[in-house]
Amino acid sequence: MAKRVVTFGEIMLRLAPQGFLRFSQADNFDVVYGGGESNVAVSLANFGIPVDFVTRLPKNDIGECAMMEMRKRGVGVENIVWGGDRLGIYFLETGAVSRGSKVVYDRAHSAMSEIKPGMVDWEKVFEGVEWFHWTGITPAISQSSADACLEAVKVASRLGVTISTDLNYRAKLWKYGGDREAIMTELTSYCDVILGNEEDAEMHFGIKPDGAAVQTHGHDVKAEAFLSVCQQMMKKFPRAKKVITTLRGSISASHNTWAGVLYDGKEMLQTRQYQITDIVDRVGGGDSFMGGLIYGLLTYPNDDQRALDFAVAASCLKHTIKGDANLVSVDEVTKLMGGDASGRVVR
Ligand SMILES: O=C(O)C(=O)C[C@H](O)[C@H](O)CO
Repeated sequence: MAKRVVTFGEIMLRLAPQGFLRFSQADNFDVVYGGGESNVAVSLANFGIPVDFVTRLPKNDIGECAMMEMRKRGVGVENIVWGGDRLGIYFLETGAVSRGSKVVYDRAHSAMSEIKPGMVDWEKVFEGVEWFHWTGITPAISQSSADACLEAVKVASRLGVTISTDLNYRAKLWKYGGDREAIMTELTSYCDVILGNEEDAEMHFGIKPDGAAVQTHGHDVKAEAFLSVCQQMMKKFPRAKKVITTLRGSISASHNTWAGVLYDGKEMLQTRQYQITDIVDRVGGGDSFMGGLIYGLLTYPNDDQRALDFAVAASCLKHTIKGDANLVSVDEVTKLMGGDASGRVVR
């Protein structure tokens, strides 16, 4: 039977001034839908993995549009719960050259931020499901959505579902006064697979690279520094079997280096480093990595290196695509992994 995945979080309307206009110059916005966990669901659907997205949407035309966007991408929407007043919005100003992008959230009192434990029938949702994915964004939006997320991981854990998280620290969220470290520690303790970078580890758990581990040994310094973060994470979260990060070097708004590392408690796997120039849209880069990683770990269960290589290549392609979600196929990712980055016309 095909391996089924569930992701849980908030999908938002994304409103962005056209091209590289500043907010103050815009007299109209490009409209797409996005959110960390819905982006992962779309990636997986494109890779042919059966996937459901669970969220709470307002029963109005805009909520319906968000649902239809997921349905159009082949994501299951049957377990979405309906209620509340509004769909969250985020405004995105796309940076250029040395000017970074900016996000302004407008999501207070969204339907998803008012979700509560008991609103989703998690026993039913997890029937026949192999993998559950949540991110650090969901517990950041309200205490009740943090509680709903905890309810979900507890049921998933009891039913033997593999659980992953992207720690996704968002400095502009966590406004409701919840104890971030306590909440994230409890939720992450249920996870088998943890994706996060050094900022996530420090901001959520106070974990910093250990100076002694920052030896180069001929490797990339960032990867070495991350090893000590992984070791501390695994000590704190004994259930975790893999800790992963992307190694992103932001050279300018349109030029990144991009690679990934995966630590399994014994070995640190590393990918090649890609140069991504002429970035079309970098939002959702981490989500596309996560989608590729879940696909890879499900498809190549005995080959973590291949899973990691797939994740990095998938997220490189995301940077060429406008919008939050990674609209690429397994064939396209495999072609890039095989070294074909020519961008030639296929006729
Ligand atoms: O920042 C958030 O909360 C979002 O979910 C918006 C984007 O989709 C997300 O940041 C991409 O990872």
